[in-house]
Amino acid sequence: MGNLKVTTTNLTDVKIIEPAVFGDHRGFFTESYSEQDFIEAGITHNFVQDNHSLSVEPGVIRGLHFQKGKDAQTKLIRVVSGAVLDVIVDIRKGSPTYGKWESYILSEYNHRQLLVPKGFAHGFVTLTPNVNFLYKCDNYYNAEADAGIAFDDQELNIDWPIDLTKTVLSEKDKNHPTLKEFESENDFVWGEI
Ligand SMILES: Cc1cn([C@H]2C[C@H](O)[C@@H](COP(=O)(O)OP(=O)(O)O[C@H]3O[C@H](C)C(=O)[C@H](O)[C@H]3O)O2)c(=O)[nH]c1=O
Repeated sequence: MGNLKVTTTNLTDVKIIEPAVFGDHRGFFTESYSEQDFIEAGITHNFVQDNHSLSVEPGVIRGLHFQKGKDAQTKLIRVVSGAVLDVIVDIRKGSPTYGKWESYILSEYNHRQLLVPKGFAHGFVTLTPNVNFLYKCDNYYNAEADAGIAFDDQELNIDWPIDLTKTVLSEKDKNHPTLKEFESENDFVWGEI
């Protein structure tokens, strides 16, 4: 009860959540999600889908993804094995931090969770082998609304802490447009600011 530490960030509505962790000689226990605690902390999203991905090698980049328009998703992210650098880009039209990115280390060790609001492009790079990446979404997957921008978009200039010639990528993630190209090809309203 009331075991959450919630920290705001430089990006509106992006929050870092740290639940209490009870360690003992066996290991640890933590309430990774409690609706009442999250509501008390002002996080009132109705999460409808849990996702889980495993990335077996360090240097895997998944991203930068988002769902368009009414299918935009808020995500509540945590890493239960290994460690990632999680990267989000504000693509909310009119946002004062439009086109700005921030990155956060999420790991099995810091038990940090990241709340990523609708209207952000999201991705991560694995820093260890065997990263189990779990996240809640407040909107269902819709393949038609699934979209992405290039992780190595020169204008975004994201500081990935790895040798980008050695990244492990899906075919899809090798071929995304830059944010500028995407904006010029699409006319849509991003998540609420
Ligand atoms: C996202 C998703 C995917 N799928 C299917 C579609 C493909 O057949 C397969 C792998 O999908 P994808 O390559 O898009 O998985 P990731 O590269 O991990 O994508 C995710 O990566 C970044 C980090 C995100 O934030 C998004 O949630 C999501 O785009 O799972 C589903 O059935 N449901 C889903 O919600």
